[in-house]
Amino acid sequence: MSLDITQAVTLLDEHDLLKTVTLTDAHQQFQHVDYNSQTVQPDTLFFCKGNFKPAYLTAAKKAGATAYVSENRYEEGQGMTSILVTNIQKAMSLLGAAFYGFPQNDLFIIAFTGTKGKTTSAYFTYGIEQTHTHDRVALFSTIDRIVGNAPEDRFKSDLTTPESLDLFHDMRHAVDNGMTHLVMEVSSQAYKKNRVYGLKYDVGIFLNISPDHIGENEHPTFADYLHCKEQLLVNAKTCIINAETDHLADVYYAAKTTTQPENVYLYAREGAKVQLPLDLDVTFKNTNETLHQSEFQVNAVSEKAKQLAIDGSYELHVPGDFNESNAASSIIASALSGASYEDAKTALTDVDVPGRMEMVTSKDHGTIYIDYAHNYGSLKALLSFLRLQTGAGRVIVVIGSTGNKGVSRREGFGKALSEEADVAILTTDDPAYEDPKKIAEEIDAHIDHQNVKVQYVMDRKTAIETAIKMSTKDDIVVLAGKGEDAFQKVNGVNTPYPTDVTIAKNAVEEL
Ligand SMILES: CC(=O)N[C@H]1[C@@H](OP(=O)(O)OP(=O)(O)OC[C@H]2O[C@@H](n3ccc(=O)[nH]c3=O)[C@H](O)[C@@H]2O)O[C@H](CO)[C@@H](O)[C@@H]1O[C@H](C)C(=O)N[C@@H](C)C(=O)N[C@H](CCC(=O)O)C(=O)O
Ligand SMILES: Nc1ncnc2c1ncn2[C@@H]1O[C@H](COP(=O)(O)OP(=O)(O)OP(=O)(O)O)[C@@H](O)[C@H]1O
Repeated sequence: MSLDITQAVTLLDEHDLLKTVTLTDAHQQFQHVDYNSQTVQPDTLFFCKGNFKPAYLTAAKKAGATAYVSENRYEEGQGMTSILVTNIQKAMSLLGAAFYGFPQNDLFIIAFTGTKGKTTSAYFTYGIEQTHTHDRVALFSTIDRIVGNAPEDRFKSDLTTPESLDLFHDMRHAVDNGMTHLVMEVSSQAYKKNRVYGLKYDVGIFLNISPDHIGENEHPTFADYLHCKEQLLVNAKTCIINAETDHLADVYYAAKTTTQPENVYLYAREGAKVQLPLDLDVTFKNTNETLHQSEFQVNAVSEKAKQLAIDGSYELHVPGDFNESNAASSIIASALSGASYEDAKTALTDVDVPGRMEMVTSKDHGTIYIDYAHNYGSLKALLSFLRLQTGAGRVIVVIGSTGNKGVSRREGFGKALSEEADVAILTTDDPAYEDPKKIAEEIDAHIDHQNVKVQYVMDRKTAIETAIKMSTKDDIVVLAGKGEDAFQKVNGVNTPYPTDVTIAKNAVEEL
């Protein structure tokens, strides 16, 4: 891969991003692009972005960077080509795509956004596309990034949506590995930080929106959060929208700014209340639901949806009524890429999602669910589903809340627990620089003690063991918030943690 200076400058100019260029060599050719001085190699085009310190440029130059792109000129860049731009994040995304040879042009891209369900729907779709494409599909998710079928092509993600240079690097890798399709999650931060600037999707899916990720380092307001999420639809050739979402009018009109209505698909549960007088394209309804699986029926209503040939019954072994909605979006999205009803039906029956509705059973105690629910909306959806299924038993929840971020979640947890739980065991979940006991007290302040018995067990492993031991056969034990997370973030350090699933399995064995 390479990029020459003329191509770089022309591209930036075409996008109105260029301020000035000071060249050291009119025929400069870059063999690498990088935004981290610690990994710079000779002939690198270096990007100065974010909380940048001039010393990083000194280090980059020393390591062999020959040019830098920045919003500001730096003395430390003397002797290097400088490309000054109006927006460094946009410039980096454009030049990243160019450096890696626009790999997006060789991929059918299905992209999900939403407050809840992105990872789950992405895994469902990935499963369907594996069947449809015979394993020529990549996945960029919060959990894993998969760029091929060899073990080394599968790694843990750092961000839901990678930084632009990493994104295009991994896309290139996927294309070179023979991948033809990509399923990806797009976070609102990715738009806020222009990590996906210039990227178009073949299919963009909007799942839902509720207040989240609003705070100092994320979005200043809900309006900003919604605006960023809507950009996915603005950049999609075909849009799929969950018609049950809040703010449907805003979302639908955002899609229509760049997409004709005939390329917008609306889906909802049969009989659901839809906020706008819009015709639905696809409906779904549950036909049989248990704690372990659900069966549901999908019906194409509009003429264009009928062309997709997705009508029929489906089975999911990832329980939760919200997962039927997630699956409906995946079925429509993959059908638009050419997948058949059989592809979707077969894949959905087998698919599972790490840390989402994972189940551990015990002989004489309650069934244990490990789930990543970590805000009011997801905890409420999870607990109300389980509550409906429990019958006589209790809902016992082990939960903490993260430190130094998502502070409003604490009130939400208190509310959801009051509405749906019988016992809450408050514990530790990524406390960062805060005292986990104080966080637990904040959750507790919003719990209705008439409805919920509360215990504090700050060691998460002991909390899980306590919950399992106290449960009887009819009870359900919910380990919320961490999914398959193998770390506790404490005082800036990722402290290894055996995972909720492992602790639960060991606890059951020792009963
Ligand atoms: C607020 C925010 O979005 N920050 C992201 C951003 O940070 P930044 O650009 O300020 O970079 P920085 O790490 O402060 O460092 C500044 C620059 O100096 C460079 N550097 C640094 C040290 C050095 O020795 N040499 C050097 O060159 C760094 O490589 C960087 O380019 O770019 C970094 C990658 O380049 C990200 O890791 C970082 O994400 C932070 C840590 C993060 O976790 N963000 C969360 C909020 C996020 O984006 N989450 C969403 C999911 C949530 C959602 O659903 O919305 C996600 O997509 O994951
Ligand atoms: N459609 C949905 N509506 C409400 N809650 C959901 C939905 N789908 C999943 N959930 C709940 O939210 C949790 C997180 O789901 P998932 O990881 O798929 O969402 P996400 O959008 O990727 O979340 P995040 O942005 O927090 O990583 C699940 O464990 C489940 O409890």
